[in-house]
Amino acid sequence: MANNLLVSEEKSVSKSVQQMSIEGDEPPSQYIVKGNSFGSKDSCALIPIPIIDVSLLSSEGELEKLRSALSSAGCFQAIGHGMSSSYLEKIREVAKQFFALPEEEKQKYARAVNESEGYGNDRVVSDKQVLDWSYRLSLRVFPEKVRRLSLWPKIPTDFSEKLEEFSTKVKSMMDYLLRCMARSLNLEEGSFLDQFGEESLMLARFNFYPRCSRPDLVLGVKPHTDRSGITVLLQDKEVEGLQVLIDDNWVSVPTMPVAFVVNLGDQMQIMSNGIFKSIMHRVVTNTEKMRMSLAIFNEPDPENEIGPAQGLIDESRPRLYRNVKDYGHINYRCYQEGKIALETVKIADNSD
Ligand SMILES: O=C(O)CCC(=O)C(=O)O
Ligand SMILES: [Fe+2]
Repeated sequence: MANNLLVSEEKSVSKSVQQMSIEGDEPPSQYIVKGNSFGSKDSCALIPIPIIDVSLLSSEGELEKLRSALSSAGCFQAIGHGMSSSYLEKIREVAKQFFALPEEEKQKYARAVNESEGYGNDRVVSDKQVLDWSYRLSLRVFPEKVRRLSLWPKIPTDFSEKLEEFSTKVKSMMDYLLRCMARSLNLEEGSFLDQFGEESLMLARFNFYPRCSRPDLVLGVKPHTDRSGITVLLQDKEVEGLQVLIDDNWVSVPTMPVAFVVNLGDQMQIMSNGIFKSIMHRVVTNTEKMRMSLAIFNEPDPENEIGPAQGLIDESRPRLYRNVKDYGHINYRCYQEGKIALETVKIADNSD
């Protein structure tokens, strides 16, 4: 990518998305996705998003549904996970209470320049970057020793307690899902989970999408795949926005108040030797209502070398990816350079 400038210094934006939303501004050109129009007409309602009941994953039938969902769509809605809808509502409530605080209070947790943790807008790394119509609060949760508690909101007062408790529950569900994913491919239970290691990472990202006057021109989040192993997403209870790319169709993921959306990320595509698909997704905006979501990402310990599980490599299915360490870093560099991270770790001879 000859024309792509690598910039180490982060750029600042002149006016925040929150401010523009409140004042009903026309989005400035940096936010406009050129050559596209995101009408509801280009989202397909006919392709259903698979639904998996986590409590049934000890049965062969549900396990087969899981394998099929991850190898075709790369995502599913998880029900039967043991967390009640009133509990999930409390988590959404805490997030909304934080975002509803005066800007001055939220700025106490502002993301520092060139860092990824804290409260604020998307990191702007290039002049060519199309900006997302969103603002977020990103916090590292596990391992515990990497937490930066000075960035964890003090208001609402139960924010930290709720985040700690919720992410612990999500972590154990993720670990269970990783074991089930291995079983669904006839592998040893630990084939994926063990690659994450004792010091696996977990990041919580609270996304907030204010109303936008031009949802046809602007995205809440540009199309991307997650760099994670897997992502567990608590969607807004009623406002839709997430769309996933299935068979070249952008499919809206319906809101299901008691379900989590589980997205397969790049690192599980690597570990499954390309059998499971890291799902391309984006978020559209709307003129009527703001939307929130809470995404929890898990990642292997960056010190660990990860790679395709041995049991998934044979003559009919050669190794598709090389072993990698710290994929998060590779992913970030690729993002800056406009490259697709997964392509850079693919073994060239096997590319079809
Ligand atoms: O808000 C959403 O539904 C998705 C957010 C997302 O894709 C992300 O945070 O990586
Ligand atoms: Fe994502």
